[in-house]
Amino acid sequence: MTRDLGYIIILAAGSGSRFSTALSKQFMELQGKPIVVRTIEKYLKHFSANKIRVVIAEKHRVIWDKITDFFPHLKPIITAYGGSERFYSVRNALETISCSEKELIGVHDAVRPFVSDEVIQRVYQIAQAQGCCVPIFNSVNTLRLVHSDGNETIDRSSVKEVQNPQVFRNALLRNAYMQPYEKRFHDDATLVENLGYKIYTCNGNYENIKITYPQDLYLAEGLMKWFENKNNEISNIQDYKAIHVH
Ligand SMILES: C[C@](O)(CO)[C@H](O)COP(=O)(O)O
Repeated sequence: MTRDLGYIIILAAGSGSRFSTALSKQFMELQGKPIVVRTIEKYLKHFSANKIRVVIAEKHRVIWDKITDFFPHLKPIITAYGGSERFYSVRNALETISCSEKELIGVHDAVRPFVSDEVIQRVYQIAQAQGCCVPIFNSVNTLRLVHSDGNETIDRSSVKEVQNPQVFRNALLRNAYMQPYEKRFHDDATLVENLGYKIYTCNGNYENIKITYPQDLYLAEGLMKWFENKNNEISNIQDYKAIHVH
């Protein structure tokens, strides 16, 4: 494992109003493993367990305890309880972290299990230099701005989709979360920007989707297969080289 890049808060307290299943989407399985576990395991490659916080809903305590019985390597991870909005969940998690002002803290939705190792490293590296960083990705769709009296096409190259992790210096993130809650605060960058700070960005990865609707589970299963094939291709090339290239 590489040295800790900082801290990471993984938000797994959502009730999934857009998913409409009895079991919240972050606990549903992807090839036999809960989505939240897959997301945490991405971070365990870069962080020790004591630098990871997982925010769960209080009513999901039993589910979480069952998960950690099944995956004991997650037991050392400290949990915080979620609030009524994402904003309050992050705030609660920040209360469980005590570190220097300059230390980096990232925030990641549990339902984004496909973030790449490169993106995690890149975002933390840029945040180390600039104070914050957020991964973004080009839209593949043409975009239209809708207003009260009509709508118009906008230049899609100037509009980006925002992904996770969103990483900030501890002091900056804490200041941002001292602000009173506003409904338009959908992510951490919006809060930091509201304080007047510039948000630094870098390229995210296309597969880093947010599993939001039931159909996304099928997309996620497909992506798992895509990764398997990709890895098989790489090991086939390595086997080929080992045999044929001298
Ligand atoms: C943080 C986020 O994933 C960036 O795209 C997004 O804003 C989260 O939105 P949600 O409505 O809380 O799922």
